Amino acid sequence: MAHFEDIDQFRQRIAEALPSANIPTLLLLLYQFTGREYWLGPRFIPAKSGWDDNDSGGLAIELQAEIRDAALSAIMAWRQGVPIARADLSAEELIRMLSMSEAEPIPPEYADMMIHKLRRYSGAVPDPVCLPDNFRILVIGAGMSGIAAAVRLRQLGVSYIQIEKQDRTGGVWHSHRYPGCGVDTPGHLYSFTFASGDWSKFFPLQQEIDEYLNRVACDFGIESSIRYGTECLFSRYDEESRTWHSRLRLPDGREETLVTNVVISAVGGFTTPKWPNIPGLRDFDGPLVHTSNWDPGVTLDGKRVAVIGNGASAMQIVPAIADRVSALTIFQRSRQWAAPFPKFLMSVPESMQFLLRAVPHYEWLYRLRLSWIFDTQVHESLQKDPAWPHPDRSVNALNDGHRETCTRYIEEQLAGRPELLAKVIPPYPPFGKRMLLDNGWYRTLLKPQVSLVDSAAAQVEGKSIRAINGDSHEADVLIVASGYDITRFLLPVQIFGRDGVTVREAWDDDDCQAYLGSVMPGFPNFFMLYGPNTALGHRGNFIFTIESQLDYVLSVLRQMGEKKLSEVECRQDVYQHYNRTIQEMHQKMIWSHPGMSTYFRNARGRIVTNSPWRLIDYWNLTKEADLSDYHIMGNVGYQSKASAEAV
Ligand SMILES: Cc1cc2nc3c(=O)[nH]c(=O)nc-3n(C[C@H](O)[C@H](O)[C@H](O)COP(=O)(O)OP(=O)(O)OC[C@H]3O[C@@H](n4cnc5c(N)ncnc54)[C@H](O)[C@@H]3O)c2cc1C
Repeated sequence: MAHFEDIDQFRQRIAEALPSANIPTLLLLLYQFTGREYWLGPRFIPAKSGWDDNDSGGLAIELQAEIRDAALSAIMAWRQGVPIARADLSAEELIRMLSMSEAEPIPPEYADMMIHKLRRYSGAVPDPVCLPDNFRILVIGAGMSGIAAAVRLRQLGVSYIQIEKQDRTGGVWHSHRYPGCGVDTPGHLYSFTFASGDWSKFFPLQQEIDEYLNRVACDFGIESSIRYGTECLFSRYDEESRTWHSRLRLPDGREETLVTNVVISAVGGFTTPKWPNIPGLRDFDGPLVHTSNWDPGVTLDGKRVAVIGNGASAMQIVPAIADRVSALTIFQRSRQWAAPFPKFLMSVPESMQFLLRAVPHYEWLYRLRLSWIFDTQVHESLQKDPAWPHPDRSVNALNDGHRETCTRYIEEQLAGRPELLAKVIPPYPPFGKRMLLDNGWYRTLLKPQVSLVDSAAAQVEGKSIRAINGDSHEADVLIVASGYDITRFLLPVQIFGRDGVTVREAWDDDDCQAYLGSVMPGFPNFFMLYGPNTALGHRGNFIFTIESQLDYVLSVLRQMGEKKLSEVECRQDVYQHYNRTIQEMHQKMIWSHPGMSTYFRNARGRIVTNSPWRLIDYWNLTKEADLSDYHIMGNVGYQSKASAEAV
């Protein structure tokens, strides 16, 4: 009897969820659960996805109702033990399914990647890595990258030591506390393939992500061994013993040298704030706060607040505080594109959270769609078309279409305010800078207490901020939302490679390069997560990059174990060829289009942050390391025992 009650309850909760479920995902689920081709037939082909996840699929109401009814029956049958008709989806099926769901042909080359991700999602762990007992690895950092690294190493039985200078996991999601702080990648994509996030919002906010990361660290058994409050001051490679000697500052201020065979840097890229060079800024007569180091004690209610910057963090903070302050002035140096995504501020209904949890197949298929829409679909519109006649406004016909859609959207949002519209539409092509999502930004600009100064701040005197165009505004609180120094990779730690050369010297300060964003010559047995040219500048999802890089690092370690190697060092010619190739690719892409200043380039104009690859390319390049890309050395170092010595 109790069993039937359970089933009834389950049916009711699923029935409650289905009206807000994503119709194209339900069609995929119906095919998988029933095996009926009918659900992939022409009748149900949705309208092509635009910017968002296309919940209704653009299908007629009656068709949507038919799909929901059938989905309820199929899910209930599954819940009551009917086997899934297509439990192991073949490559051909996956391509056919996604092509139908996206109403566009998906290239067959994506199939392997999808199968790989599906397996991971279903709990598969990478092949074992067998290293000698005394082989040690240091992981620096316990943000998203460090957590993923530790989880994988632990699953594979590899010994490692993880340090973190903060007092908790989470990295930027623990340290960043400004109002409105959150993701601009959908949460159901911005979670590890091996650990779903039970998100309460489609675009979760900082605290929820911080909690998710801590939960993952606890659930996967890596949290208790993290050495918190421990900072790596520098790491030096000892060529004789083929080991890294890392100088650590401990929580009590003492220092210690830790010797390991390998160092994996997971120090992140969004840690060092970039302060604008504005005379008088530091002498502002009132609270002055950078978004990266938010002061929760700062009072905003009823105050006149000025914000310097209109990038990703300004776009989050401005709508979050606008109704609390008496006046809000934004100084914008350059304009930003922000695309619509109606779910940005929406909560995930409780019933939908239940569906995602209770029917993991639905969650995975939804994620698969998001990945295509958010990561892959955009890549084509980033390629410069040399024959395109309007390079002043876009780089190709598709990109021009994005410009039209975004412009129309902004015009609708700012209807009746032509003076504001004139300040807002960017002259450069969409995606020329990282595309932001509209989280209420445009509607906030309409509020009477909000002013947008279409000019950079030039001078601060007392409480007054003067812009280059001569506009001057008084403020009680000044918020600096000018971003981070992200072109200088590995800033938080000093790394000395062969002959005592530091990475800063090897890169001549900010000319950062790496092979696959992960390794470099002169720095054997040293791996970077989120290194140069790995960021997905279009929209993209950081987790994809990190998990791909980890597959690569694990593959190197696996081969080190198999071949009994004590040292692997990326070859100079491989490194140079790779970096030449990606810069050539960038020259054909929107990032090198004139007329935009972006944080993608270093001081000499080289694009150092962004990846030019499609996800499938990067996945193919990183899924298995080719040791012929390396100078390798035999097993001498295996005798050098990893040790920690306190001084
Ligand atoms: C506000 C904000 C929003 C973002 N939104 C998105 C998004 O929507 N989508 C997306 O894909 N990406 C986003 N990002 C990018 C984001 O940085 C990554 O998604 C990710 O969280 C970075 O993880 P990480 O572990 O590499 O780095 P971090 O989170 O920076 O973690 C690095 C850790 O290393 C520690 N550390 C550093 N140096 C040392 C040292 N010397 N010794 C010991 N410990 C050290 C730090 O304390 C930190 O905990 C966002 C970033 C920010 C700041």
